[in-house]
Amino acid sequence: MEQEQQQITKTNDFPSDDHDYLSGFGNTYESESIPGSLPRGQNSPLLCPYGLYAEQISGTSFTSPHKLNQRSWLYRIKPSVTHEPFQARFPRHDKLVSEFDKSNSYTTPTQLRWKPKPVDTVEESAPIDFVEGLYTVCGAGSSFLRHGFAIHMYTANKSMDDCAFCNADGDFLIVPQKGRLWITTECGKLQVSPGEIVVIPQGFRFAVDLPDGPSRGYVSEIFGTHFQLPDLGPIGANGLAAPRDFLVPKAWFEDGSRPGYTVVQKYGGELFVAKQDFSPFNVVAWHGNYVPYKYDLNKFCPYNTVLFDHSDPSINTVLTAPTDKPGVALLDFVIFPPRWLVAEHTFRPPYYHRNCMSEFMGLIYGGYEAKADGFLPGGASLHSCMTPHGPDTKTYEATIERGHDAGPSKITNTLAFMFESCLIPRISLCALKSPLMDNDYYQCWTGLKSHFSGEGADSKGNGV
Ligand SMILES: O=C(O)Cc1cc(O)ccc1O
Ligand SMILES: [Fe+2]
Repeated sequence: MEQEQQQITKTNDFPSDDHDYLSGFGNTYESESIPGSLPRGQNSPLLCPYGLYAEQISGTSFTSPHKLNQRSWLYRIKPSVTHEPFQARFPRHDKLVSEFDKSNSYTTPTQLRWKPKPVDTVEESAPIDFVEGLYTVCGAGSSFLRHGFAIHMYTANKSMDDCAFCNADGDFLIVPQKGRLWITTECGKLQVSPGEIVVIPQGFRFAVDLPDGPSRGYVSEIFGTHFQLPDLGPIGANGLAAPRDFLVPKAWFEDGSRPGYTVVQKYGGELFVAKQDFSPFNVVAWHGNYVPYKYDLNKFCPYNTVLFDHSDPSINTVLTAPTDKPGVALLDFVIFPPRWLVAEHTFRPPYYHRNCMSEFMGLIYGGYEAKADGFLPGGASLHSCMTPHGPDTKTYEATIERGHDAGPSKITNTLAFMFESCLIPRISLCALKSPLMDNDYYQCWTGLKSHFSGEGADSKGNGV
């Protein structure tokens, strides 16, 4: 059997052009790195082309309705099961949570904000890779009960060597903020730059290389469901994130012996390791609709106010992970992209509000329209269920100063985002005790003055 042997060493063969990927959202895709390696007419032939093993990965129960069902068939050199038993990883990674309760996390309605974690200086004694550098900030629910979410952040300065990561708990939506990610998956390779996002569904094995060195970013993890495009309602058939802009890797594999290769499996928030003597990236061909994918946020087509008032942020939803209740998200991924502001006689920044949903925010670059200071790229904020928040004093005053009928203005050089959930997050110990916690955050609002004049009311406050 003839087979093109691929180089095992790390090379820059990470796709740099959109055409190097398959495109579309929720399609049934197929890809073969050797012509004829994908079985035709059936999934599980007695003998697969080139002597490959057939293996299915299910992202939904076998019996999920057709429109929700997700699974892929991978044709690989050796099946994933060919490994030594899983062992608890030592030393323990004690900064990951997948079942939020009083033993591992805390609750507070206070507005929270974190400064960015420095990444340029190696602050840890040893270099750390993506898995080591991942830490949970907040979340709710349980990976075991298949309902909930976790928000993590990462800082890392080293590529993953001879190891792959597999998250058995949920899907990762990764938002790199600093440094590109070269991600090898079982379906192929993805290059993800800041300004792009990548979704790695539950169970896929992947390895992260850091071609730019020190890197930082955000991760949301959802348990028990998958991301989908939001319904567009009256917007119509087009707008926001277009399905054709989602990019899926093409099949890529490595063959040969890899003694001492490790698969690190996150299972119930704990890490387990299993040794094997070959690379898990040995899938020569695959087909299915359960796949990793990436999306460039610059391709998002925003819709917004064209006459007056400030739209709710849901207008900028890129992806949503639903609950069983219509319109109630386990996790919405929303962005605040560059756009024209044209509203007349309107307070244009975000309004003051209290939300029954909880809002975690991050900033990829630039400044955020509601905060003149303190919310920095790589930093984060959390405004939980019914916690009041809104523009800081400087933003409010500058907006009023600018006047009512400011002409069109463009918000440029900015990319903020929000993970919004109907579940009420608990805060991890490491996030709550972090030296990066901005303890003065509340002061950004304390300067807001009363502008009330009282004219037009009687002494009891009744309108006259
Ligand atoms: O709180 C935030 O900054 C996010 C947000 C932005 C907006 O434009 C409207 C509501 C909202 O929660
Ligand atoms: Fe908000």
